[in-house]
Amino acid sequence: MPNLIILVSVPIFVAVTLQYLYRNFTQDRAWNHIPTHEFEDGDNSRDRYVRDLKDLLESGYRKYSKQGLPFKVKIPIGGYSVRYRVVLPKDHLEEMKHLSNNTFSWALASAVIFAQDFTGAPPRGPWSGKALRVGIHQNLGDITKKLDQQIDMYFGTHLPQNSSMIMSIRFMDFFVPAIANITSSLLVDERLSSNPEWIQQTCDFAVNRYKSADDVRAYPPLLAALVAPLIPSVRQLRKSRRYVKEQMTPLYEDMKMRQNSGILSKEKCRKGAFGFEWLWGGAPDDVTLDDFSDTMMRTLIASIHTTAKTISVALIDLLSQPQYMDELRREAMEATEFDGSIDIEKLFKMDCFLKESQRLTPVFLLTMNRIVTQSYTFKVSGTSMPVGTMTTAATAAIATDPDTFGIDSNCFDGSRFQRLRLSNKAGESALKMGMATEDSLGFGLGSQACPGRFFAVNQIKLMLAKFLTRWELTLEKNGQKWLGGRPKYEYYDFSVVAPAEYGMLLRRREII
Ligand code: HEM
Repeated sequence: MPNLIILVSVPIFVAVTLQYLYRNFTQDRAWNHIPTHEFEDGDNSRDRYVRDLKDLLESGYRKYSKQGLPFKVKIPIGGYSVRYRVVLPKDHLEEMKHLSNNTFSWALASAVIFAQDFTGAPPRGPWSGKALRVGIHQNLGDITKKLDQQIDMYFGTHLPQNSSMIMSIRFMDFFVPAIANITSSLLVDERLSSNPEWIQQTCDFAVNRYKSADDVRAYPPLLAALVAPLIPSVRQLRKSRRYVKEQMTPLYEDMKMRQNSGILSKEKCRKGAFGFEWLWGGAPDDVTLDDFSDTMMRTLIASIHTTAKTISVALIDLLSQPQYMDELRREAMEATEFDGSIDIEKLFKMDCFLKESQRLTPVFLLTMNRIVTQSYTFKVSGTSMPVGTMTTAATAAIATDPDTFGIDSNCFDGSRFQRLRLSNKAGESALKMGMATEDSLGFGLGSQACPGRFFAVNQIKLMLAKFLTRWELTLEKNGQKWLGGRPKYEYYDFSVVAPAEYGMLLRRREII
């Protein structure tokens, strides 16, 4: 019997290995016309790539993209089913930004990046982005008011309320549950948003989507399919997906019943008070429960860590550079109404500060990830993209281009966007935090840009304004006062590492 097993498994192993080597060989040839960019000192190890991708992309951008040429970088970390990322110059992004999922597929890119076929994470569907974008756009005023109230409630019960109390928080430990709570209260109904288990699950699956993808990608794709069901983070993610489906069932059935009996119109849903209504308003008539609950899970996953990292970095940027504190605090106080709510339109300087913070430390070094599903030749350069190419935009490198931002483009200047906006009245709205332009790709660009970006930006501004007006804040690292200036943020592959060791000490201010 053991001999039989060996007799069968050895040829299979050899055939699979040969097929793998052949695929790599042909793949390499298909992309020969696109130059490969590597670390110039010859150290192109996995570790180097994981740690220094930011520098690699910046040097590649300056060497190739500035000449209008795409370049490719190898993905030496395990388990990616594609071997290269092809980084497109700005004019190529402009050309592809509205091309459909049928040519440059964001759904497929997401499946590859998050190893979805193995982890069982919910897929990125075709209708959800537009449904969410329309819902947020139509209801932004009400959303902002509700965010303001929910933040007050959360801060009122989780932060010190009199000046004799001081409290130390770690940013990610505080913001992940806070944002899960506040975001849930706008996206799902009261029954779910007030359920502690829902909140706990929401925080967990947001972390687990990233962790399970990392865990699975430790294996080559062929092996990953076998190993995935045994990996704890994958099992947990699949369990969470079933949990979300169970919890979304009553909402789904109620909406379906009301739609079928003619009481509920799509139009009314789009103007509803909750995210699940906006999603329903943009969903196809025959949307399934699985699709609907996956969409909600994906929306929550997309919103929590991105927002938590962005506000954590902004607070570190601010508290480590106290020269900006007085003017931002003064502005936030002037924007505070008698009832404690914040007039977000008055937070011009804060907007500019956040824009600079995101410019230098975007959550993702690369955005606009797509997989080419029909071969495409760029009109702008004549460069062809074979089927299977993973294209992307060098978000961080573009944002530090000296030709756009000046010789100090790599330095933090909290007033940079104030000057840019004041000196360019006609184009100033394109420079606001949340606006997606080819120089500001932190939220992507074009029809697939983040649909939740104004929700995120308003939530961050409201939280910051309340922190500044109500508490004295001292930056800490590992629980000790931090006086080391603005730290260098780390990236893992293309994502910013959550600055988990940083936090702040809060003491309630006497006078508001
Ligand atoms: C500062 C916080 C955030 C950042 C930096 C961010 C960034 C991004 C980026 C770069 C994309 C991909 C765009 C592309 O494909 O080119 C994206 C997609 C998306 N974002 Fe955001 N986002 C944030 C907050 C939010 C929030 C608060 C929501 C929901 C309320 C949200 C919902 C989504 C959804 C649904 C997608 C589509 C992809 C998917 O389904 O996974 N995002 N976001």
